[in-house]
Amino acid sequence: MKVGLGYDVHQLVEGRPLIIGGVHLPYDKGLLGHSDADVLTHAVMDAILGALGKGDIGKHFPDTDDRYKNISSIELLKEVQKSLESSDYKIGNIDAVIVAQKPKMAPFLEAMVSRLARVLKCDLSQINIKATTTERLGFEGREEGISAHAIVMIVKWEV
Ligand SMILES: Nc1ccn([C@@H]2O[C@H](COP(=O)(O)O)[C@@H](O)[C@H]2O)c(=O)n1
Ligand SMILES: C[C@@]1(CO)OP(=O)(O)OP(=O)(O)OC[C@H]1O
Repeated sequence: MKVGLGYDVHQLVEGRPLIIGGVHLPYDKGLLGHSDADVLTHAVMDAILGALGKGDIGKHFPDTDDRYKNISSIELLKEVQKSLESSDYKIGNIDAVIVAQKPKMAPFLEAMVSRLARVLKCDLSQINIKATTTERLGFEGREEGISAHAIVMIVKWEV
């Protein structure tokens, strides 16, 4: 069994769609990045790559590469899933938290779990996603950005 930790931050700006956990949230601002800036999916990918000892998403999908411009992070997660499949490991469980003052994430958390579980070929019960505000403190509290933390346990396939 191995564990990995992921953390990511993106700035909230006008004129961008808000995509979190592969789900499009109706909101008047979105996250800025080279890709679709899906902060939760990035944290989950970094956690899986960390558990595999394979660095981070910046190493695998550099933001200087035009192939990743505005790409759906779900497509990047599919690549990370292939790395996991080529190792002796599979997802044990994932726990994650989205840190955002707004918008309300609760109505969308189940859809995020479904989206990630489908790509990671695991059961819904293996993924837990939560959300918190920071009681208006810090950059998330000032609604300047959204962050996400994820932790993953991967387990060896039994033969
Ligand atoms: N962007 C967010 C933040 C929080 N929630 C949900 O609200 C509950 C209370 O949050 P606190 O920060 O006041 O603890 C929490 O349990 C979250 O489920 C949310 O939906 N969206
Ligand atoms: C995903 C990548 C690649 O498109 O770009 P961003 O969307 O800017 O995301 P970030 O979390 O800064 O790091 C990884 C990048 O290489």
